Amino acid sequence: MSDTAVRVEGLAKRFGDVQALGDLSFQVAPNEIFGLVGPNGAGKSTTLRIMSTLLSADDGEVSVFGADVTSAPNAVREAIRYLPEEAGAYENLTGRRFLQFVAGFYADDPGELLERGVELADLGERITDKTSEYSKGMTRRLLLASSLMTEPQLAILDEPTSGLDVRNAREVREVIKDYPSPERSVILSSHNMLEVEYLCDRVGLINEGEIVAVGSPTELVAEYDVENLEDVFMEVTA
Ligand SMILES: Nc1ncnc2c1ncn2[C@@H]1O[C@H](COP(=O)(O)OP(=O)(O)OP(=O)(O)O)[C@@H](O)[C@H]1O
Repeated sequence: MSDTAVRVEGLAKRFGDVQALGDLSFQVAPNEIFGLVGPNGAGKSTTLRIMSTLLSADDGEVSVFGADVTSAPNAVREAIRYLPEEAGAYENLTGRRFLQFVAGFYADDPGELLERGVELADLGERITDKTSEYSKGMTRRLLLASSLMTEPQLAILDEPTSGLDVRNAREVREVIKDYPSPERSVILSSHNMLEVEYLCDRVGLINEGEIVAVGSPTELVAEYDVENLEDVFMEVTA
């Protein structure tokens, strides 16, 4: 078992004229929820997509539980589940069939995974409705359940509560909060500083493609001698 869940070292990525990431480094420990926080366009999704093997880096190294994204992408894919910022479910399937469909990729007998997914989604009787009839929040909960039911070593969640109402966001946060274990970690991005303070053991503040501050919310607030994480954000992205 690797003692580092994620290691990002000197990561760089350019899209045409835009240097999205430049020399970005941080680490995530097992049993940790790590938050990537930063302004629009700072490079959060680009980092998460490289970590998910969906995008290649121009330079630098990323490994997930010891597996390198470039030389061992299949090992990384086995270790992770990635919930993109804008994701949808197959609209002609019911929520339950969708979970069964995903579970089928991960187990010969997907029954146990499916029941775990149904429990995590917590959609009650609506789980048997077609996903085309779901609200945005219901779809998000279904997708989060489909990501976590297979118990990946690393759950990569891009803005997991984006667009959710207060109750749904709160319930999704509880599911995420319960997820880490000595063999499991979470990395997420969020624009909600209260959420990040509540959920994350450590936070990396990213600005213009570089990590500009890293630490626990308490450490960062003390280091910058401010009231809360939002103040830290304002200081380091000024
Ligand atoms: N496929 C792409 N083609 C061109 N430019 C891209 C592409 N993906 C990202 N970028 C650019 O890279 C930079 C970082 O984008 P990224 O989506 O990683 O930011 P972000 O921190 O996730 O932003 P947000 O908070 O708005 O979701 C931005 O300038 C963006 O326009």
